[in-house]
Amino acid sequence: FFCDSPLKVAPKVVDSNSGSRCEVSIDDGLRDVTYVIGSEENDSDSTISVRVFKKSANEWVVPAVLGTKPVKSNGHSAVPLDETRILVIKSNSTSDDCFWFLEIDTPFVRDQKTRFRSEVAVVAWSKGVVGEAVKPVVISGPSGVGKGTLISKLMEEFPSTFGFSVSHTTRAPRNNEQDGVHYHFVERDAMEKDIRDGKFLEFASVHGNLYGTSVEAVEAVTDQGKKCILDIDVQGARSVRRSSLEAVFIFVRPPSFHELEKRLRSRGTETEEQIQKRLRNAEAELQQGNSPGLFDHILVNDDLEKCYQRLKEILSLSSSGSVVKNTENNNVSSASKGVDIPSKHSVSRHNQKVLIKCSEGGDSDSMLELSSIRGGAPCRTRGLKLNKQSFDDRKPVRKWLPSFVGWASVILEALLLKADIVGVKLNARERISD
Ligand SMILES: Nc1ncnc2c1ncn2[C@@H]1O[C@H](COP(=O)(O)OP(=O)(O)OP(=O)(O)O)[C@@H](O)[C@H]1O
Ligand SMILES: Nc1nc2c(ncn2[C@@H]2O[C@H](COP(=O)(O)O)[C@@H](O)[C@H]2O)c(=O)[nH]1
Repeated sequence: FFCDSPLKVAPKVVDSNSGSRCEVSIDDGLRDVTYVIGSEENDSDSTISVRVFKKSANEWVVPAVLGTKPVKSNGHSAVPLDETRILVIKSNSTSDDCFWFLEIDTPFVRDQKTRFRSEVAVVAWSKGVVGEAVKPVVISGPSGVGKGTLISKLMEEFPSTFGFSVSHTTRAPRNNEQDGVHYHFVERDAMEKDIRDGKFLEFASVHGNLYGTSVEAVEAVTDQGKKCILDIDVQGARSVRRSSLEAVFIFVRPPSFHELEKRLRSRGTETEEQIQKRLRNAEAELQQGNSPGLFDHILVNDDLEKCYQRLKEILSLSSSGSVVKNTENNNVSSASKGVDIPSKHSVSRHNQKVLIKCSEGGDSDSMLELSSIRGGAPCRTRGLKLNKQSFDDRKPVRKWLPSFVGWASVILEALLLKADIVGVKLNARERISD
């Protein structure tokens, strides 16, 4: 059981404990609470638990824990980054499952607190990913405008570039639709529970049914290094815009309302009543498509081929299939390399850097750089940079260099102190003579 008081003293080493029973306690000096991250002895849960101890009230609180929770590993350590989140490092876990952020006071957590009674503590997990990600693409527009048709063409031409975010819905499947491919067809109760547990990036009631994008639907595609495409309504696009996920937003318009109605009817998938409902909603959606700051691009789907070419231009795709201008640094492959923290390690934070020191001989130390992190709960926290340094690989000069630098700074500080004292004395003498 280890304790650290980050806001009273500079954050220092918070040790990890080996074995499946591991607890790390983070004491928040400001908020009168201690976060205990890890399992209790008889805890049968497979994920890392979180408990909160309220010091002044001398009581334990079980918080509402949102987001995808990390599965327990053979020990973990934790270090607070600031007043908003705690970095948790799992040892002996797979490389893409090592760094987790427990958010305690981020905008997402504060937003979610309003959904719960005020006295309930709320925390949220966000998985940390080394490397940048490609931005997902949100495609929105009224029902029947041709979003699905455009997306199918894109997926067919560029199968290794794009991945589709499979939404959840409570509507019944159409004849040609497959569960898990077109949608995850679910019961309303189950979907509402998952929404309460913070598993959805966005959700909305559309044409009388519940539709939603789970965090995993988007992040699993992004983890593969693919651009994730979301086909969602305008309410959903608005929610994603407000979320921590950075995306490109495209709104598709029909050439006319008459043409929209024609397409919806010719598709032949809805009853007359449903068509009328979709057309009524289309009027509102077409107006909202012009909302300032919501969509980055507007596409008119008149001639399908022309519209598709324009979509490819927006996404910087050449006709040969390669990305013409890839402004995003896609280091996804590096995310899965070189992370293997042993159970015996310690972590310490220095500004935006976290030093992970491995006590076992032969294990390399790592420096985790957090200055470029982005995203956060309910999504992944991306942009982590990891540098590994093996002690064994060091050249002899680099072994004694740190101690030399250490001694040099001690001597320098002593000299400065002396100079300071002399300066004070001189100052005093000057003032006396004045
Ligand atoms: N440019 C176009 N010209 C003529 N027909 C089109 C065009 N684009 C799509 N369509 C047709 O319009 C119908 C509706 O298209 P689609 O299913 O792709 O719409 P959608 O926007 O995905 O609808 P929903 O939001 O209800 O899923 C389909 O039958 C499709 O073949
Ligand atoms: N907000 C969300 N809207 C979604 C999602 N998945 C689909 N949709 C939108 O619903 C309508 C109707 O779709 P249909 O398949 O029943 O024709 C359409 O506009 C989709 O864009 C979602 O996850 N969230």
